[in-house]
Parts: sequence; C-alpha cells; structure tokens
Amino acid sequence: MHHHHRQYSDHFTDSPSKWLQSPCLSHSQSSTVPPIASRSSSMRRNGDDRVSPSELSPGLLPEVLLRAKLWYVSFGRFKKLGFRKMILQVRKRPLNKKEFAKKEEDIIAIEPHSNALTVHETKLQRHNFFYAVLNEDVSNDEVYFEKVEPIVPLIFNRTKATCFAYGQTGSGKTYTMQPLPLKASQDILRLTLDTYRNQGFQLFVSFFKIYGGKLFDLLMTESKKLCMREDGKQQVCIVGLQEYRVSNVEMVREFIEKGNSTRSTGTTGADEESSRSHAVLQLCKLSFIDLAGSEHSADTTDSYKHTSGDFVVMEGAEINKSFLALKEGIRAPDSNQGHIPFRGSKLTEVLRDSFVGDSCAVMISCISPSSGSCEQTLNTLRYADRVKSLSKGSGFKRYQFSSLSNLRDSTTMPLSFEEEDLGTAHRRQEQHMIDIVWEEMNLLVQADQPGNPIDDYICKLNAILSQKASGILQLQTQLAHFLWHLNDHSVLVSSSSSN
Ligand SMILES: Nc1ncnc2c1ncn2[C@@H]1O[C@H](COP(=O)(O)OP(=O)(O)OP(=O)(O)O)[C@@H](O)[C@H]1O
Repeated sequence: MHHHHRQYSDHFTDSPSKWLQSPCLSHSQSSTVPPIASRSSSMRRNGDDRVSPSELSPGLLPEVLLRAKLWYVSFGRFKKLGFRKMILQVRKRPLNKKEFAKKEEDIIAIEPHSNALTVHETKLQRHNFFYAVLNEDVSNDEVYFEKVEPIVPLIFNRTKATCFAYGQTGSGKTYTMQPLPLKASQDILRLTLDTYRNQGFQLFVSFFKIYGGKLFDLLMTESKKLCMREDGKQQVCIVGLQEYRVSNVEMVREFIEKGNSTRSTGTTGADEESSRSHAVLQLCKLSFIDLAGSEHSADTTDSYKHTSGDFVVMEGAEINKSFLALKEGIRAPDSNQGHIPFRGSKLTEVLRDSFVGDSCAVMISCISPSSGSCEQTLNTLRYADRVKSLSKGSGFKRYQFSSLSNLRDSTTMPLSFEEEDLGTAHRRQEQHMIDIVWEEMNLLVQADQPGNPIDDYICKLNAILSQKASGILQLQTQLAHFLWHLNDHSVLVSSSSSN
C-alpha cells in the first residue's frame, strides 16, 4: 500500500481544485518519518464497512448533496442574523453493567418527539432541558446520518466543518466519535470520485492530541511534541505534524487505529491521560474532536489533589480554559470583527481556522444516564445551554457580549423548567417564544445604540418570567407583547442606524 506524504509546496494554493488538499493546519517542515506500515488483514476489526474506491457507489450522492443543501439553508437564518452555523445534539448512552450492578437508576427521561429531556435528580427535584436528543437506542450510524453526513459535502465548498464530542469521562464521547471520521472519509472519497471527479481533490489525514497545553502527533510511533506557529498570513501552522494522503477507507481506519493506540499508551499512561487530552482528527477541512472529560475542568480541581500534584492541577486549569475558550470561540464572529479570544487555550488557537469565516460545527454532548453521574450530567447540559445561547449571540463586541451573558445570568428563567404540571407542548411553545425573545434581544444588543434600554428590557423580561407559575397562557401572552415591543424597537434601531 502506498502512503503519500503531503507535498508542502501547495499548502496555500488558491486553486479551487486543490482546495481540499489545503489543510487548516499546515506545516513548515517536510516529513522525515516513514508512514505507518500496512497492517495485516487479521488486525482489521470488521470488514463490513471496508470500502475500496472501486466499490464506491455514486447512487446516494444526490441525496447526500440535497441534505447538505437543506442543512445549510436552514442555517442561513442564523447567518442572516450574524449567528454562527452551529448545531447542538445531546446523546444519552445506556446504563452499563457496572451501573446495573451498583443498582444505579436511569435518571434521564427523553420525550422523543418534543426535544425535551428531564433529569430526575431526586423524586421531587427534576430539571428539564430542550435539545435535539438522541436516545440510548440510537445507533452510531444514525448519529452519522443525522448530524455529520450533511456537513461533509460542505468542505468541497471551502467551508470548514468541526464535530465535537463533549461530556464527562465514560459518557460515550469516544464511542460516538470513533466511527464518524471513517464514514465521513467514505463519503468524501465517494464525492471526489463522482461529483468532484477530475478536479484534483485529494484527501489527507492528520491526528494529534492536546495534552497539558502541548501538542503531540498521534500518527508518529514516538508521540512527538509539536510546536505551533503563526505564519506571515496569520495561518496556524503545526510544525512537524504529519499528514498522510489516503485513497481508501481502509487506510483511514489504519491511521485512526494507530492514533488511538498512541493516545491510550501515551507518556503518563493509558486512560487517565486519554480522558485528560483533546484528540483532534482532521480530514482536510473537516475536524473531529474528542474533547477531554468535562469533569476535569475548573470547579472539580479538588479531585486532583490526590493524583499527581501540580501538573495535574495545571492540566485541569488548561482543560477548563479550553472549554471556556471553546464557548467563546463558538460565538466568535468573523475575524475582522474585533477581538476573538483564540489565545485563551491551545485548543482554540489550533482551531482558529474553524471559528472564522465560513464554518460550521456540530457539538454532541454525551451524557451518562446513571444517578451517580447526575451532577456531571447537569453540568454537561448546562454547558450545552451556554453554548446554545452563545452560538445565537455571535457578532457582538466583547463588552457587549459580556453584558448579554450577565443578562442571561440575571434573568430568573434558565432554559429549564421545574414545574411538573406544564404539558410538553406548552413547554415547547414557551421555549420557542423565549428563543425568539432572546434572538431579538441579541439583535438589540448588537445594534448597540446609545440609549438602548436593554436594562429596562431585562427587568421587564424578569418580571414576566417570574410570573410563569401563574399559567402558561398568561405567560405566552405577556411574552408575545414583550416580543412585539422588542420588534418595534429593533425596527427603530435598524432604521435609525441605516440613516
Ligand atoms: N451509545 C452507547 N451505546 C452503547 N455503549 C456505549 C454508548 N456510549 C458509550 N458506550 C460505552 O460506554 C463506555 C464508555 O464510553 P467512552 O469510552 O466512549 O466514554 P468517553 O466519554 O470517551 O470517556 P473518556 O473521556 O474516558 O475517553 C464504553 O465501554 C462504551 O462502549
């Protein structure tokens, strides 16, 4: 089998036909390390989804492209409002044997058709959230089909696409992420051979991890520390990161296996380290990121005390920084609109390309169903809430943004409802209205006119939401009035700013 190392001369080519070759991460040093050897077929896991180019059927192509287009159009709405193209997905895994043995209960209830998820913290205390939720019986194939397949063709259009898995250790991040690049590469190769054939597209794969704020190439036998630099064109370069040209899915599988084994047998050993590192697999402009376990972030530094001293604590801080920066990055507008806090962490520095310009992201928040994980599950869902609100609020200058985040914190209405008597349909309607109210508020903050009565609106919204116990209909009417006022105001603001 032939593996081709990247030729570095064409990194910044503007030729559309070569675009897929141009990675968002590039290298300033040529490869000296031989590519990994082909493994014997006995090491291959499962032959079923092995596809060689000659077996690729173009039959599904139009549907894939159509879905991509629909997906993109549905995000046009966000784009119009200056929002990033970001999709959030929650995935619940089933209870495992250990949890069964410990007689832990499944505390997550999902209403499949309403995007409502309830965490039963105790019999009386429950928390409701509203997301696209995948139940425990949803297969990896469905995850790919629903969430990733539509974004794959976008990379042929110079759009950068990123797929993240977020959640505590053991919640299913790796289980969710591992099959995705394989399937994606199958589709990419299929597209290069059919719709985009003879256009010179080539697929390259690279795989690295970020651990303790440092980068390591996972496709090198000796996991080597890499440096990151910015070149004259302010492109992020990872010096020494190897990229390998791949021409069939089997090659991609081998690289992924190789990278995973390097990841889990790293310098400080196995699982501990792997749950504390972010793993980034890149197929040209499409990145798959298995994030560090979310329980390693800030508030939980206590749990490090008994492990291995300062480095671990520092690492926790770095992981926390990367989650914070990631949230910020998700809301980051185009690079020419003021300060973007990429330098907040290695993760966002490395991913800078994915946050600016034409880009889209899918974030899969993985949650464990067990009662023992309740606190971490709530943390994960709240993080998703923040990302959801931030992803709707991009386009602000920093100070404006912070006033908006205070705004959200200062309202009595989070995205969850604790009442037991609200019907699902009502909750959905209510959530929908609140989402619209938020979007309008975002627009107002964005307009940033002197004398913008944002504080008045916050008070008013708080007053309305604090009465939500008095009945859903009343709440809806009041929200509708509120929205009507906001609309009126936005129109005034936008017409005065265009004068
Ligand atoms: N949706 C699912 N269906 C069936 N089993 C699952 C599912 N999600 C996860 N699992 C199983 O749960 C266990 C933990 O999952 P996984 O290793 O993916 O967690 P993780 O979040 O990546 O953890 P870490 O951060 O430690 O790497 C694995 O044994 C995996 O096979």
